[in-house]
Amino acid sequence: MHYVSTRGEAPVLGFSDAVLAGLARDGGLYVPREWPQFSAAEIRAMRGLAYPDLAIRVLSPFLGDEIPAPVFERLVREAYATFRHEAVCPLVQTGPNTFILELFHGPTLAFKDVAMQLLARLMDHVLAERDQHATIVGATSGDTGGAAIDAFAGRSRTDIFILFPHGRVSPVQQRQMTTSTAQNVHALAIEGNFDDCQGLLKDMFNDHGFRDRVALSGVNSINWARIMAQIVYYFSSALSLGAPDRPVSFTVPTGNFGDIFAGYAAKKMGLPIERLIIATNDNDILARTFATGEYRTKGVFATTSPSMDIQVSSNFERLLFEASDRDAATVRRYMDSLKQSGAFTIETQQIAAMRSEFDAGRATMDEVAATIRSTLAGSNYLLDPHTAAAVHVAAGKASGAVPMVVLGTAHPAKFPAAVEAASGVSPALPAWLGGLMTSEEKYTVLPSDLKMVEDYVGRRARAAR
Ligand SMILES: Cc1ncc(COP(=O)(O)O)c(C=O)c1O
Ligand SMILES: N[C@@H](CCOP(=O)(O)O)C(=O)O
Repeated sequence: MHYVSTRGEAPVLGFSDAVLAGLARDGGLYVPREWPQFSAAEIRAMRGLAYPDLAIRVLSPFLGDEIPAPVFERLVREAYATFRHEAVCPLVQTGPNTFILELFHGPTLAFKDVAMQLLARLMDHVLAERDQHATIVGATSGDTGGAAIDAFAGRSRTDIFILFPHGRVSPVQQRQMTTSTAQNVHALAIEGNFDDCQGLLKDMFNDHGFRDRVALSGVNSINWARIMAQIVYYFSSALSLGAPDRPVSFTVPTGNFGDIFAGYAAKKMGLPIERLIIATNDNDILARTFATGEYRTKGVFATTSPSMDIQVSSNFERLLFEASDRDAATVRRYMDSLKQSGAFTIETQQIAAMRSEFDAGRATMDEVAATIRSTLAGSNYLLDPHTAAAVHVAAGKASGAVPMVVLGTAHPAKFPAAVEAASGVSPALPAWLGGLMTSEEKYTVLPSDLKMVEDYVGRRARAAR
């Protein structure tokens, strides 16, 4: 399997190089040159597989022959052994034909663990094979950072630097990033919002001198392996609801568009998905884009679902590439316009193609709170605010006949203040995370300044030449 950049001007890479590259050297994102295909019979034969076995079956075609099958199988089994639910990603029924896919049973209580636990093991394996070291820089609005730190802490071949928006993540999220005692972990509180953090990250990748000097790698969803690993739970949930003989729809709380793009990939691979519904919070750029055809950034609002407080939605670029029939010149034109004027208008045929697969809606903070309350009262189920945004949007889009699966992306205990304010119930952290809120924190506050952040990373990265 080979990987091509959405901007068409970076080298075509094999799987291992794509995993280490993160962002492509032309600023684009890697995608597989073609989508692996499963027939209905092959999908039917996946029924009843345990989650790790399903992951091996679904993901193997993406690897080509670069990682020996027994090694990959071991890495997958180790990754999902860190989850505290036997099913790894269980499906819970909350209404006659509505379900929550619980993706928060990993070490940091958010869906990011599903991909990050596998990615860390894959990277470690590739680096060990090549006897190399890497510097990982990641940007987070709260959950990716904690998941990455958990997955990479103590690994000898990587140093990890996580940029989070100072004062804009929940206390639990912050402590998951700032209480690690591992020598290779560095938490940086950036004076700005998530888009500033992600902008700095992309600027570091596009500064080729710096990138090569520190052997820069990325673990955000710009890294293809993140999206790849997330494809599996679309298969696991659809299979348990009757796929491939029965279609399923998904509603996905969306920020950087990675999670829902994994659903799109699952559909391209043959999974019968009826609708993919994008749910945003008040930062509704994607909902507005689907309504108007124009992608236009405006300021980021701080909400009760902080991980979705995003305006520049990285993985949307992957969808633009697909919707333009993989025309990299069109993607480059859109991205240039975004850089210059903060907006671009999607061609009529392309937005029509997107609308044929996706739908979009938004939930205000009041709607999120009301949904947390009503779901607790009606289904005795306590939602986190991100999942609640999606439950609200799904309620307006469900068709009745087709099962609707909402992706449950975080445990409510990560956002106790918002959940308690909405419902009166204060969700407790699981006992195994009990020491988190009293452990000592260690982090550095930096301005949103490329040179200062590069200096900080460059001085501490062991891979720096
Ligand atoms: C809890 C939670 N829900 C939803 C999202 C949105 O996911 P994505 O960025 O893949 O669209 C995020 C972060 O991105 C998150 O942390
Ligand atoms: N919501 C995310 C934002 C970054 O996500 P990624 O999926 O692009 O890595 C977070 O929690 O950090």
